[in-house]
Amino acid sequence: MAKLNFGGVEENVVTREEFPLSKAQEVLSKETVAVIGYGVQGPGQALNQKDNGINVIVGQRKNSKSWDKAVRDGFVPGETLFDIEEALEKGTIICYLLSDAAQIELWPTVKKHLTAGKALYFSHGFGITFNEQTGIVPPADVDVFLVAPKGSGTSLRRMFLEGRGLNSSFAIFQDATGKAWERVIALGIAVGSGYLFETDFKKEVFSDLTGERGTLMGCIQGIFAAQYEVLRSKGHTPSEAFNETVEELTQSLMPLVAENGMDWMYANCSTTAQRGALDWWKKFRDATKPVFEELYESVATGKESQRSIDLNSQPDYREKLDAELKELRDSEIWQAGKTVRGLRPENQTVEA
Ligand SMILES: NC(=O)C1=CN([C@@H]2O[C@H](COP(=O)(O)OP(=O)(O)OC[C@H]3O[C@@H](n4cnc5c(N)ncnc54)[C@H](O)[C@@H]3O)[C@@H](O)[C@H]2O)C=CC1
Ligand SMILES: CC(=O)[C@](C)(O)C(=O)O
Ligand SMILES: [Mg+2]
Ligand SMILES: [Mg+2]
Repeated sequence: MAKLNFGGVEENVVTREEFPLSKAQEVLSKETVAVIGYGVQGPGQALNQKDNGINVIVGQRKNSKSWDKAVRDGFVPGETLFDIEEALEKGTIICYLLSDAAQIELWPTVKKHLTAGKALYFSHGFGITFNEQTGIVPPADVDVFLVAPKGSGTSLRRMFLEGRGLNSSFAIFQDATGKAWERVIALGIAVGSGYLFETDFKKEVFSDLTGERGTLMGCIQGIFAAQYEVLRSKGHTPSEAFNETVEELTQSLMPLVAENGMDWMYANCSTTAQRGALDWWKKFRDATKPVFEELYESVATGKESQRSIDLNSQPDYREKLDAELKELRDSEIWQAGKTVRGLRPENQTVEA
């Protein structure tokens, strides 16, 4: 592993130079990688592995939309696409990519096919860390590890096609064969990771649940809504409020942050903006930090995982979830956003 300096802290990480694709192909040459589930991560990871020359098969419920998608994506029924049990039987490495809640339901079936020397792969620390809630306890004679891409499976695939890579964490929970390290790193490279950083199952799930409820999704929607509502209540138009809250951030400023950091984005804004942003950021940090503390606590005590499991197990949960997502979609801010997106020159059809 390469020892690199991250802001003054040394960390061991695995880079693609150090562990090239050719090495991953060699390590996995005798394996059959069975990707179980073809939702969001499933397609990204299975297709990237396929394009990277790995012997990958998909296991998915027949007569489902995801089955049809796998066929459209080039997986061949009876050759590289099977129902779940058949794939579990054929696979030497089982990539367990059902939704975290569905993993609980299917676990007895998966366990049955975990014969000595196979490997069980996750993309989340959820099932193992919260095993008192999930009942997922693997047999001792299989390898158990994770590669958790830090982003959507959609981005994992898109970035792969662009010749880029999405960073992932990796962790080994159980090394039964003595080969867990090379197996997990090879998989991490094969699924299209940028660089790989080490974690453990608990840290992965604690940070991931915090991140998605926090700055990545929950918090960002919360602060967008707060600023938008204030601007609207003071008489600003939807167009002005949306541009000043979301569009400018995603189209202009965040790409600058992605490219060269926050200070560089600041440096490319007016001195007036810089003065104000430097004065105000700590106030926002102090206002939200107690919420992040509360959030982390809720994750660490198992409250968040239990809530997710309980709600997901309700028979009408899908419909309720769709209704909540629709409420978000129908809110003024995101309806205004739809119009704004349609007005981006690249989205406009050329008029005669
Ligand atoms: N969505 C993402 O991009 C990310 C997901 N992950 C992790 O990857 C894993 C997979 O997540 P997603 O791809 O989001 O899953 P998903 O919610 O898209 O579901 C995956 C598959 O599960 C199947 N499924 C659902 N219920 C089932 C059942 N009862 N029996 C059989 N099949 C069933 C669906 O048909 C679908 O093909 C999870 O552990 C998740 O935390 C990690 C990083 C990002
Ligand atoms: C995309 C990702 O990594 C998330 C937000 O943690 C998830 O989908 O669970
Ligand atoms: Mg997550
Ligand atoms: Mg995540």
